[in-house]
Amino acid sequence: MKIIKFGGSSVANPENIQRVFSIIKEKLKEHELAVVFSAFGGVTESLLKIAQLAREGDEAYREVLQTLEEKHLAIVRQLISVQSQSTVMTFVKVRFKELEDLFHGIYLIKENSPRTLDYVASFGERLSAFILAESMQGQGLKTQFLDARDVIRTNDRFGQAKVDFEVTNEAIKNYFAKYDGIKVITGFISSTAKGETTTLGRSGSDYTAAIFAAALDAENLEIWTDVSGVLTSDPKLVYTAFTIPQLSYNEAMELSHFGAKVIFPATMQPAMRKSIPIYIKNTFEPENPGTLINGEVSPGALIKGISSIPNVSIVTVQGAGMLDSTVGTSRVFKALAEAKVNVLLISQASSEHSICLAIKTQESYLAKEAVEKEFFYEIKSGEMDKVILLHDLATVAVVGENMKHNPGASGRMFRALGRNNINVGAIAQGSSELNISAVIPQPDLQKALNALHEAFFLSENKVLHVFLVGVGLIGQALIKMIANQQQKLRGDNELDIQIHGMANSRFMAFHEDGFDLSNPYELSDSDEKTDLNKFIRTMEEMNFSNTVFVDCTASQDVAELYTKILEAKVAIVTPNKKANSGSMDQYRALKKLAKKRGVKFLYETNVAAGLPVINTLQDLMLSGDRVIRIEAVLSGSMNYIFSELEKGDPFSEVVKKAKELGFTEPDPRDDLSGMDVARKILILGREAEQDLEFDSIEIQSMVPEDCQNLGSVPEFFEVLRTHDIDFAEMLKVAEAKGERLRFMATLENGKAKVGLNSLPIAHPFSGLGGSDNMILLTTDRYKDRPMIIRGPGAGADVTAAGVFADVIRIGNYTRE
Ligand SMILES: NC(=O)C1=CN([C@@H]2O[C@H](COP(=O)(O)OP(=O)(O)OC[C@H]3O[C@@H](n4cnc5c(N)ncnc54)[C@H](O)[C@@H]3O)[C@@H](O)[C@H]2O)C=CC1
Ligand SMILES: N[C@@H](CC=O)C(=O)O
Repeated sequence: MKIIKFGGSSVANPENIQRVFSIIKEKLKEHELAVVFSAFGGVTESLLKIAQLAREGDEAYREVLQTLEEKHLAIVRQLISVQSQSTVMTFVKVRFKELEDLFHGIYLIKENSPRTLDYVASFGERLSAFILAESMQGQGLKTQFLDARDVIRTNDRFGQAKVDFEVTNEAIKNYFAKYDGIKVITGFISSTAKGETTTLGRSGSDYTAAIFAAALDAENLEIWTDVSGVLTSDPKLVYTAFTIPQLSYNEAMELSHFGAKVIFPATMQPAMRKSIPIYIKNTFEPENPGTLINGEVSPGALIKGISSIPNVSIVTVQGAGMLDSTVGTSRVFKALAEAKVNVLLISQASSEHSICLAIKTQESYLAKEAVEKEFFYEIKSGEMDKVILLHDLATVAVVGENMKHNPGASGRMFRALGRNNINVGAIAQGSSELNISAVIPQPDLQKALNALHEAFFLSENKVLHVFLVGVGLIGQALIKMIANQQQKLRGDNELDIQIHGMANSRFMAFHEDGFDLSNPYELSDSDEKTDLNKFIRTMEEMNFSNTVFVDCTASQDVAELYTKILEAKVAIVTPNKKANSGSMDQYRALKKLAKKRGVKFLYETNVAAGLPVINTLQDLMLSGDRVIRIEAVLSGSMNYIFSELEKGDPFSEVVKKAKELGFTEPDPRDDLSGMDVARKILILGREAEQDLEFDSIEIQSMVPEDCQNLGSVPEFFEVLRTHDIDFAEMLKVAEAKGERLRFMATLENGKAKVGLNSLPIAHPFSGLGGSDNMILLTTDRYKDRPMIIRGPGAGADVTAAGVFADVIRIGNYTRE
C-alpha cells in the first residue's frame, strides 16, 4: 500500500487535476493506493476570508461565497460527465447552503471562534475529495470517499488538534479492512470524540497522509507538490539550487526548521516513527525523481542543503543577573514559552553574562516585553540591562549529517561569509553537529546563500559575477576573451565567469543567469536606456556573491560611482584612469574604502595596458624599496605616431591610423595633449607613495592651438591636416641632429614632467617602435641599472587581456 497526497496547487484547476489522475493511474498499475487531497488551490484561504468578512459585518462575504460555489460547480461540470453530474452537484449545493447558513450565523453574532473556523475550513477538503472521488469513479476507477473526521480522533485544541493515535490507528485499520477500492481521503480535517470538527494545523494534509501511512504500515508515502522535491536552497534566491536526491529524516527536519518550506517537520513524525520512506515529487514534472526522505545517512557531501529565515531579530538579554546561568536562562525561556514566542537560535557567551536569541521580528517585541516583565526587579535595580533588540537580520543554516565528526564545515562556511564581507551577528551549532547556523544582515541574505551554495556545492567552480560598463573597443575584446576562455577556466581553473549586466553610453541589459557569450549580445537590441544609478541598483539587487564591476569607459561619470560600488562590497576592475588621477584625497579614499570593505580595486591597465607595471611597483613598495626616478614612454599611441612619422607619412594620417588600431583614447586629443600620459605618470607617482596632484605636472601638449576647441573628432582631423607640415619640420630638425622624437614622462624629486623629447639614437627609448611602452624604474635597489619594463602599451587585445587578468585575480582571491 502506498499513500499519495496531492496539495492545493496540484488540484487548483481541471487541467492540473487531469495530470493528477494520470499520475494516479500510472501508480495503480503497480500498487494499491490511498489518495489524500487538499482543498482546491486557494479555497481554504477563501473560506477563512469569507468568515472574516462575515464577522466584520461586511455583506461582501455573500459575493465571495457565491464565487467560491461557482468555482466548485465549474470544476464538477468540467470533470464529471453530464449523466453523473447531478449527485455531485447536489452534494456541492447542499454544502454551500450549509455554508451560507453558517456564515449568516457568523454575520449575526459576529463571532469566529477557533472551533467555528475549523468547521468552516473543513468544507474545502470535504468538497475537493468528494468531487475528485466521484470524478475518478467516472474515469473507471473504483473509489471510496473517506471523510477523515470519521477516523482521525483528536483532542479539542481547535486549529492545531492533537491526534489520539491509539483510537485513530484502530479506526483507520478497521475502515480499510471493511471497504474496497481506492480510498479518497480528505486531508487536514479530523474530529473530537464528541464529533466536533477539528483541523491538524499547518501542512495538515501532509500530516493526514503520514497518519494513514503509519497506521497502515504503508510501503511509502508520496507528497506531490509544485516543486521537484527539497532543493539545496531557495531557488528564488539561489539560481543554481538543485534537487537533493536523498535526505535523512533528521536532515529534512533541520532544513525545514530553518526555513525550507516543502515539508513541515511535525507532519513527518508518524511516518518517521515507522521508518516509512517519504518521497517529495512534482505534479508538473512527474518524471523528476524528487527527494527521498528516509532513515539513511547517505555518504558524500558534507552538507545537504542551506536554508534561511528572513526578517529575524536578535534579542540580547544581559547583566549580572544572568551569571547564575541555570536560573537566569531558565527564567528567560519560561517567560518566552509563556508568551508563545518561538526561538529560532540560541547563542550564549561562555561568560554566561548574556544570552542571544534569534526570533522572528514580529515576535521580538513580545519577547522583549515578556523578558523585561520577568526580570522587572533586576532591571530596576540595575542587576540586569534592558533587553536589546537588533533588527533587519536573517538566519542562514547549513545542514547535513555528514558534518558530524568531519572537520572543515564551519571553516568553509565562515570563510565563504567572510570573503563576501558578510558580518555574522550570532552563531549556533547543535551538539548533534547536524546544522551550523548564523545570523547575518538581512540585505546580505541572497549573497550569503549564494556564497555558501558555491562554497559547499560548487566548490570546484568558483563563480564570478561580472557587471560591465563600457562595451567599446576594450569592453568588446574582453567579452570575446571571456567567451573563448570560459570552458578552459571552468575546467583548468575551476573559475566560472558570468556576465550579468552590460552597458554602453546608450543602452544597458541584464541577465540573471549570465549572458550566453557564445552568442554575442547586441546592446542595441535592448530597450532599456542606460541609467548608471539604475545599473548599480540592479547589480546590488541581484546581490550575487563575488561580484565584480568592470569599467571599460573613459568616463568621469562612471568613475564617480566607484565609492558607491565599493560601499556595496563589490570589487572593481578598470582600465579607466579617471578615478585614480583625480585628487590625491580621492585616490587615497578609494583605496582605503576598498580595504575597509574587504574588496579588490584593481587597475593594472591604467598604465601601459597589460604590462605589469602597477603590480611591480606595488610589490617594490611593499617590500620596502624606494623610487628615486621614473623615466618612461607611457603612451602607445604617441610612440606609434612619432615612430611611424619617421617613415614619411603625414602626421594627421598617422594619428588617424593610431586611432584605427585602437591605440588612442576615445578622443585622440587626450593622447596628443599629453593628458593621458600625465594621468599615467601621476598614477605611477602615487603608487610610488609620492603625494602628487595633477596640477603640479608640467605638460607639453602636441595639439595645435586651433585644434583645441573643436567639437567633434572628424572636425579635429580636418584641421590637424593643416599642421602636417609643422610636424614634418619638427622631425627634420631632430633627424638633422641624428636624434629621434619620443613622447616621455619623468618623475624625480616629486616633480613630474610630460612632453616631447629629441633623444640621441643610443637612448633606450629611441629604439621603441609601434605601440611599445618602456618604463625605467630607478630605485634604492635598482640604482646602478634601472629595472626595465617594456612591451606593447596600447591596443584592444593587450589591454583587454590585462583587464581579464585582474578579473581572474579577483576570482583567485575570492577562492577559499
Ligand atoms: N585603447 C587602449 O589601448 C587602452 C585603453 N585604456 C582605457 O580603456 C578605456 C576604454 O577605452 P576604449 O574601449 O578604447 O574606448 P571606447 O570609446 O571604444 O569605448 C568606451 C565605451 O564606454 C561607453 N561609455 C562611455 N561613457 C559611458 C557612460 N557614461 N556610461 C556608460 N557607458 C559609457 C561607450 O558607449 C563605449 O561603449 C578608456 O578608459 C581607456 O583609457 C587603457 C589602456 C589601453
Ligand atoms: N591611449 C593610450 C592607451 C591607454 O592607456 C595610449 O596610447 O597609450
